[in-house]
Amino acid sequence: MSIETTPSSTPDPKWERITAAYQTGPAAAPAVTIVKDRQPTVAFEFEPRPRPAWMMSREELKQWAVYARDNTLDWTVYQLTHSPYYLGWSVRGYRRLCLRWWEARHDDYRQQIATAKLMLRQAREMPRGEARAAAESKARALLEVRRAEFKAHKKRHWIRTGISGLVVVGGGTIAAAVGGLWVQILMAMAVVLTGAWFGRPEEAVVAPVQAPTRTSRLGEDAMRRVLVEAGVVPEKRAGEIRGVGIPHQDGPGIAYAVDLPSGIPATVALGKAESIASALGVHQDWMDLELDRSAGSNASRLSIWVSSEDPFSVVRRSPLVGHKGPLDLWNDGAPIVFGKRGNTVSIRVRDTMMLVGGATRRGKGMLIANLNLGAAKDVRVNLRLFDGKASGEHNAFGRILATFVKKDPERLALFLRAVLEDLDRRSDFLDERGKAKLTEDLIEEIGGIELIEIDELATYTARGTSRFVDEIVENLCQIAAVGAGLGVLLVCATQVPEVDVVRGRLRQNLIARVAMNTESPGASNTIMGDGMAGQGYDASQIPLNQPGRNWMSTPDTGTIGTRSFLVEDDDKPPILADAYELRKAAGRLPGQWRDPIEEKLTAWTGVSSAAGGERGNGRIVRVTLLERLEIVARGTGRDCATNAEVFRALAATDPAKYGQRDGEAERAWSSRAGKLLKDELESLGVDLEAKKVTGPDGERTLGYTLADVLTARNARP
Ligand SMILES: Nc1ncnc2c1ncn2[C@@H]1O[C@H](COP(=O)(O)OP(=O)(O)OP(=O)(O)O)[C@@H](O)[C@H]1O
Repeated sequence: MSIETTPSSTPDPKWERITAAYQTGPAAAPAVTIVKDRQPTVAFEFEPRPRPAWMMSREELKQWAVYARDNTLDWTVYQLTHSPYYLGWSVRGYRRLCLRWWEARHDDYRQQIATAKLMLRQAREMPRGEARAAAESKARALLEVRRAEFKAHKKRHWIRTGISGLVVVGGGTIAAAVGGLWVQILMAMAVVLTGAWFGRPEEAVVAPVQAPTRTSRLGEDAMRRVLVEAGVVPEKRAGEIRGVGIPHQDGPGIAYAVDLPSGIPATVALGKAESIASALGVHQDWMDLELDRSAGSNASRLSIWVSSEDPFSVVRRSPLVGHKGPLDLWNDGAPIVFGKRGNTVSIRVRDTMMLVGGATRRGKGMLIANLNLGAAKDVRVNLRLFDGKASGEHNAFGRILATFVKKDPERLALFLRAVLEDLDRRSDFLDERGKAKLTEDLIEEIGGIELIEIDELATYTARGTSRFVDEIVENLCQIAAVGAGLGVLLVCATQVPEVDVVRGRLRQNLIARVAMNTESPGASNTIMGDGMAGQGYDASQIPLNQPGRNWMSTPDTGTIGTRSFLVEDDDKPPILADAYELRKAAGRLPGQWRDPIEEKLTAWTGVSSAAGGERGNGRIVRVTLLERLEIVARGTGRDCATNAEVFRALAATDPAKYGQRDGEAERAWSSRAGKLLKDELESLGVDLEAKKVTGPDGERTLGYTLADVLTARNARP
């Protein structure tokens, strides 16, 4: 296609005529127009616009007005007939407001004062000396500060209460006195409604109706067939099976209940779960059979739940993501896993000792992270973590951990020694109060609940890994045996579920078990207990593509299939920041309270492992022999230490070498330890001689002065 254009040099008479008028002015040329003859305007005819669907006709409008009037009347009658409820709510509302006022008055000052008092009591229990005086005066000062703060807070609270009370009562009285009857009625209604608003029920008053479902494969007829095929009910009695209620949606599956014929208990069906699953055409994991324990139930009522897909194929986020505020792990537990029906299963930190096992990368760390996030939010829990893998996965928790140590069997051995000593203190504490075991009201006074976690037990308990193995195993067994009643709990995780790592005596006392996927049914049994794989609880059958899925057995839940919640690395910081603030406000961060266990560790080793040590990552820097001598000499408060004091300190850190042996007399031990110390100093090339120093009772005896120790330290390259 081509377009013809007029060459620019060719004159165009029409254009020339138009431009001539502008070149010479309007007077020089006649007026021109490009439209020759103006056409008359065409008048378009529109179709009448249809009325939009939202616009009501007169009739509809009238009908709507009638409905609105009737509905308003119904609503008013309903509200009037229910006003006794609202009065009840109102009373409850004002009671709640009073309680809130009372709580705001105390805030958490009472707890802080209790902690300061505890510090004072603990300081008084220390041996006499400067350290005790310092600790006592620090605790007393803290107590006074807390009391003064509480007093000031109460004063502020009273002032606020007074001002708001004056405004409300004064304003109300003036309005009631000046206004007429209507004002008084409106005010009375406002008073009742305000109370009713704060006293409204917390849960839906009416339970949601069970929604029937058309996709249900369950029903009375289906259940008759299934129970006969599975051999639970003889064919001739199938007609006696009765459905209870209707099949309804419950989480990702459908639930139904049936009454078995008389004389056949529901437990018979529980024993034939596999055959029932097969008759229903689903995997056993997709089905849940239970004895119906609801009100009005009986021993023959079987509750059945079936899903049309694997309920653990979904990944669920932890409910702690986005959660604000404290948790109560003693009563409610920490939400760490979900069950088949998508229900949250919480683990109470009360008297549970737990063993978590499974092959590598199967989700043990994730389960522990869930537990730790929950525990972080209960300020009464002292979380102590020994990470045998020495990975960075627990670093985010560092600043709230009362103890955090990576891959250090010697420190774990010392730590367990300190815990055993603390168990004695705890049991004396309960003895004095005539209690057999720890109760909730005594948690704060006793110093909190100890939650000790050992992630990768094999690092510490497998034979030949360190010279501390036997001691660690023995002490773990003792803690597992007696700790629960004293508020000292153990959680041990292992990739190697072998008897060599989890000794029988230890396993017996770790009563809660969680088995992630294992390599063999034998390994599964090492965690869950002998014969459990044969009963269907075989962790080696857990699909590999479902990390975090496990068999869990606790006294609260029985043995159930669960999967841990997912917490991504980015989810942790906000939860931990919230936990940090909660602990800070309650004075329960590492360093804010007197921790008898860390205190002992620091005295024995010279370094603290609270909040992961100096670097906060669980790598605890070791202290040399001279540094240890310096710590002992400073610790006496006399700038020197007697031989007996030095040997005792060394025996605490290295009992195998410096400890007093069974049957060894004091004098023999002292001379052996003295020789060992001399040899060790010589082998290090340190020039340090024992000389006469002042003992704790003012006597002159052999020992080391702080000045000599410092000179020897400084002389070293
Ligand atoms: N409940 C879960 N939902 C989804 N993914 C999970 C779940 N649990 C664990 N995972 C994923 O599985 C992988 C392994 O998890 P984790 O590190 O907890 O295993 P582990 O058993 O502690 O491993 P290791 O023994 O090597 O320490 C991670 O990538 C994690 O994201």
